[in-house]
Amino acid sequence: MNGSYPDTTMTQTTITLPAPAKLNLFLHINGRRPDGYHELQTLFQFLDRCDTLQFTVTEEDKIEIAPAIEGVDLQDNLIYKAAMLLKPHRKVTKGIRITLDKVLPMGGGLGGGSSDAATTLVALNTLWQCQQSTAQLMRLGLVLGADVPVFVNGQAAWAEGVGEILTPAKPAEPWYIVVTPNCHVNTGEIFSHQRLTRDTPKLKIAPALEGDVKNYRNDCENIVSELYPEVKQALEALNQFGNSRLTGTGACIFAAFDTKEKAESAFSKLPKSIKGFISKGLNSSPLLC
Ligand SMILES: C[C@@](CO)(OP(=O)(O)O)[C@H](O)COP(=O)(O)OP(=O)(O)OC[C@H]1O[C@@H](n2ccc(N)nc2=O)[C@H](O)[C@@H]1O
Ligand SMILES: Nc1ncnc2c1ncn2[C@@H]1O[C@H](COP(=O)(O)OP(=O)(O)O)[C@@H](O)[C@H]1O
Repeated sequence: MNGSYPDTTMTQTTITLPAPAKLNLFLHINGRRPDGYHELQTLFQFLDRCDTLQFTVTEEDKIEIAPAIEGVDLQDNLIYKAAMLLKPHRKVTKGIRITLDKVLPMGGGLGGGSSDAATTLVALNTLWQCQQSTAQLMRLGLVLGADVPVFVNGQAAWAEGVGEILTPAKPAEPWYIVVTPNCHVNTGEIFSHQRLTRDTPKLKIAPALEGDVKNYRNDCENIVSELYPEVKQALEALNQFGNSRLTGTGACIFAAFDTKEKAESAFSKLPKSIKGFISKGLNSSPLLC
């Protein structure tokens, strides 16, 4: 099937699905709402780097997740939260066993937790026969985090509001070096920082979709590199080879290259202390097949 979720039959009891990373190709903060959340404009694109989740329907009415994520209680695991959100919509009284192969760094601005949650919503919608539309799953997902709807929808998107008003976009699909500094950035800490730039004028959609993303920036970058020296160092190192930028609230940074070979060549010249990976930008999520 092209452009839709995997076709699973009623008799199928196990499915394995990817949960891709995302990049914010730019991130502008336009203001703060009375509830404290920030109005932003951003361009989301997926990467071919993914966590993998295997879902097996069980007779026992229980949600099991293995392995546990270090430092995250089961009740706080976004996979568990997604399953609990969908449970009232089940048409079958079955449980689920979920096996997680975690590849994406946590708190890195790559949206791994949100993506795991979105993949869980999509998988359980089928396996538990919840009959929710994509729009309904996106609305449910927003309760879990501002980034979940874009992962459920599976298309690169220009996002506004708090990140939930989505317009499909087709930016170029280059190869990226993604550097993964060894630190977790707390999204709430960055958004509540006194000196965060919150007054970037709103862009009209058209220039942002058609223009070169190099013309735009990430408004969190200065504060994050001030608070996290590892991020500053990584930005400086990668800037020698391309225009490096923070994704989301960090800590990961990225730079785009025309070809895989150019990305690999630049990556090999980075100091050995700089860790990361090379990945392809995708406008269609690997969750869609
Ligand atoms: C800003 C982005 C861009 O992708 O950063 P990353 O998390 O990916 O780095 C995301 O939208 C983040 O989404 P997510 O990580 O799901 O954040 P949430 O759980 O919804 O919010 C965490 C906290 O960040 C603040 N927050 C988040 C989003 C937003 N538009 N305004 C905010 O002020 C709020 O204080 C909130 O309590
Ligand atoms: N399944 C999950 N995978 C990753 N993080 C999770 C998960 N469930 C809960 N979390 C929590 O969500 C936080 C943000 O995770 P993540 O989405 O990876 O980062 P970011 O929002 O910076 O892209 C983590 O630091 C962790 O405490």
